[in-house]
Amino acid sequence: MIHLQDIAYVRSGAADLATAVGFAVDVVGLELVERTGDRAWLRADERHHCLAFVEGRSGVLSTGFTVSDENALADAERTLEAAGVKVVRGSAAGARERHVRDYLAFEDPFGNVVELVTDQVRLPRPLAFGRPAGITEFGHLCLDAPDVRAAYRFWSSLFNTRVSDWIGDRACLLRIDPVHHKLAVFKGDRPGLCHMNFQVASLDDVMRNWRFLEERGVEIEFGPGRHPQSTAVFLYFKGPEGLTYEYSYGVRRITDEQAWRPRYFDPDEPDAIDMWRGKGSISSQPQLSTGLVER
Ligand SMILES: CC(C)c1ccc(C(=O)O)c(O)c1O
Ligand SMILES: [Fe+2]
Repeated sequence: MIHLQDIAYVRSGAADLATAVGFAVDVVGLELVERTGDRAWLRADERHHCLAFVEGRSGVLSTGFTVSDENALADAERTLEAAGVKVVRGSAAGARERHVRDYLAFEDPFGNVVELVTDQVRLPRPLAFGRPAGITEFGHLCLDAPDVRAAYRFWSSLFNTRVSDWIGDRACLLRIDPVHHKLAVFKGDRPGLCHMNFQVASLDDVMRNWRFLEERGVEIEFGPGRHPQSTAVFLYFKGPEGLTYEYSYGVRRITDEQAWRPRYFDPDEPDAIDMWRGKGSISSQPQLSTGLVER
């Protein structure tokens, strides 16, 4: 069993790096940690970065999760290979670039590129947010898969993820710690990143951010609304490079592991995804097919 400790980052291709970075800082409110000619790293919390842009084609390159140490990484490699999953070990240069000690990469059954990392660098200095959006942390990431039940089987048989709730066969919300979900899988035609989530400090932050985005003509995809699963108040909006961001406030924590029973919500019910019965659709950023070649 591979024990995921936490989510680490999203790596995204950016055809227009300056615009992608400008939006992430000035609109989303992230801190720009480092910028080179063709790359940028942004953070929302103590993690060195939760979002990296690499100049090139638009699309998600990979998502990263932390494991505890080199033994856990070696175990993960063996477990994945025994399950018939091809694994590529990261190079020293790739690890430096990711600001981790070591890593490996693999594809889930649908072609989502996932990286397991050890020792993601922490930056203890105070955050210098791009704007006061109220961000407290990188909350979760959501992958696309054409078969959500098969994705669940993959994530729950090889990894320590536990399902918190289902939205029919359309979405599965998985936890790796008491937070209701850190990984979600959403039904989509092809692999990709459905969205990345940032927790904000208050309901007021969600609503102020909504006004801020509307005034600037940012495309709101869904919300403000309230998810019945995590009970969080949410807002999804579209950024450059096809990347969907979500702000949310008030995510449920599951503190009694033994007592929790996953619930099943019918996606055709009007309040299955939004208790306030809003309508919206979340569009994804397609997975760039790299053949597990480092970028
Ligand atoms: C619609 C998506 C997959 C979704 C559903 C529920 C929650 C939540 O309960 O917080 C999310 O964050 C989602 O992104
Ligand atoms: Fe979400």
